Amino acid sequence: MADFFWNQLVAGAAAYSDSKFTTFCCVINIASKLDWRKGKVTPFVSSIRAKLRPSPMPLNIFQDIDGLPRVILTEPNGSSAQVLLYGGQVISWKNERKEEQLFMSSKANWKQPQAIKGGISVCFPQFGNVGSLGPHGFAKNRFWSLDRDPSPLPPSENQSSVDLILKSKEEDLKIWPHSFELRLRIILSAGKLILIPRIRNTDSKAFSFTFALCNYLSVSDISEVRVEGLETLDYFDNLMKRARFTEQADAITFDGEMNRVYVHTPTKIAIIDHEKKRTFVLRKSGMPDAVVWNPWDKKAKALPDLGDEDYKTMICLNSAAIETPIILKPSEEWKGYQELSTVLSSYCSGQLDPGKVLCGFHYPS
Ligand SMILES: O=P(O)(O)OC[C@H]1O[C@H](O)[C@H](O)[C@@H](O)[C@@H]1O
Repeated sequence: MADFFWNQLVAGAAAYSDSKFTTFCCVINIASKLDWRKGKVTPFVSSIRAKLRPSPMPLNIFQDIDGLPRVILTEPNGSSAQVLLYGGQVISWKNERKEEQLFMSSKANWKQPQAIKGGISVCFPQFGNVGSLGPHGFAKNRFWSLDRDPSPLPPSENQSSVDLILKSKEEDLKIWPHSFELRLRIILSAGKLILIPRIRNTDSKAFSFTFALCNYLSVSDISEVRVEGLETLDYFDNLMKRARFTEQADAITFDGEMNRVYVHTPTKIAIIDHEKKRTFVLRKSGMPDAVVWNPWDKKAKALPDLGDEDYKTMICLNSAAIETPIILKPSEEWKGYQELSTVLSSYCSGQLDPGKVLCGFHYPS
C-alpha cells in the first residue's frame, strides 16, 4: 500500500504543475487508518468516511520518501504548511508567494528515532537538559495520531487545520511515569500559522512539566536580524550556567552564539529581518517565557545535524513555559496559544513602525 501512495505521488508530480501538485498529493483523504508500526498508511474506502465526524475542510495526507506521513494544509491565498505525524512537527510553512518561512537544517536527520532539526518542534515534558529526560523530552521523537475527537473548530471558510494527539505509551511511562494526553491543533490561514497545544492529566496523581514550541525561523542573514519585545527583561543565560541577567540592549542583535531563556515576556515579540524587509510577529499566551537561540559558527560545526553555514539563515525563537513548571492535577488541562505571522518591515530612522507590528492584540477565547 505504501508503494501505491508513492507511485501516485510521483505520477501526480509529473502530470501536474507545482500549484496543482499539492492538491494532487491530497489524493489520500484523511479518512485513513494509519499503521505506524509497519511504516504504512492504509486508506479506508470512501464509505468509511461517512462514519467519521465531519471536518471543516478535507484533510490531506501523504507518505514521503522517508516513510514519514505528513499532512498538507493549504488555504485559498496559496499559502501552505506541512506537518509530520512524527513529532507533531511543522516542517514547512510557505507564504502565498511560495516562499518558505521556516528553517530546516541542511543536515536534518529524518530517520527515527532521531528528532528533526528545523520547522516547529514540540518540547515536552521537559525543555532542555534540566530534568531526568533527554534534551527537550520525548514528544518530538514519537509518532502522534490524528485526533479524531477534537473540540469543535471555530467556523471559518478560509483556514485549514489539523488536530493531532500524543498519548503516553508504556515506553513513555517507564521514563516519565505520568499518564497524559497532548493535543496540538495547527491552523493555517492567510499570512498566519497558529498552534494551540493542550495537555491533560489523565493520571491519578498531579504532575508538572516544562514545555516549548521550538520555532526555527528562516532569516536572510542572522547578523542583520533584531528581536524586539524582550528589552529590559530578565533572562537565564544557558551559556553561563543559567546565570540570571537583565537585558540592557534596546533590541537583541547577533554577533555570536546565543542561548537565553527570557522570562515573563510580553504576548508579542517581533523579529525584524532587515535584508528581507520582513518582520515575523510571534504572539503567544500560556507560555510566559521565550527562548532565543543561535549556535553561531563553532557550535554549528559541532552539531552533527546542522550544516556548518546553517546558523546564518536561522533563528530559534521559542514560546515556552520553563521558569515555572506547569502543574496539573488529575483531569486538569493546560492550554497554550501561539500565532506566527509576517508583515513587511517599515522603517523610519531605523526604527520599526510601531503601528505596523506592535499594535494591540486580542486572543481568541
Ligand atoms: O536540537 P533541537 O532539539 O532542535 O534544539 C536546539 C536548541 O534549542 C534551544 O533553543 C535550546 O536552548 C538549545 O540549547 C538547543 O540546542
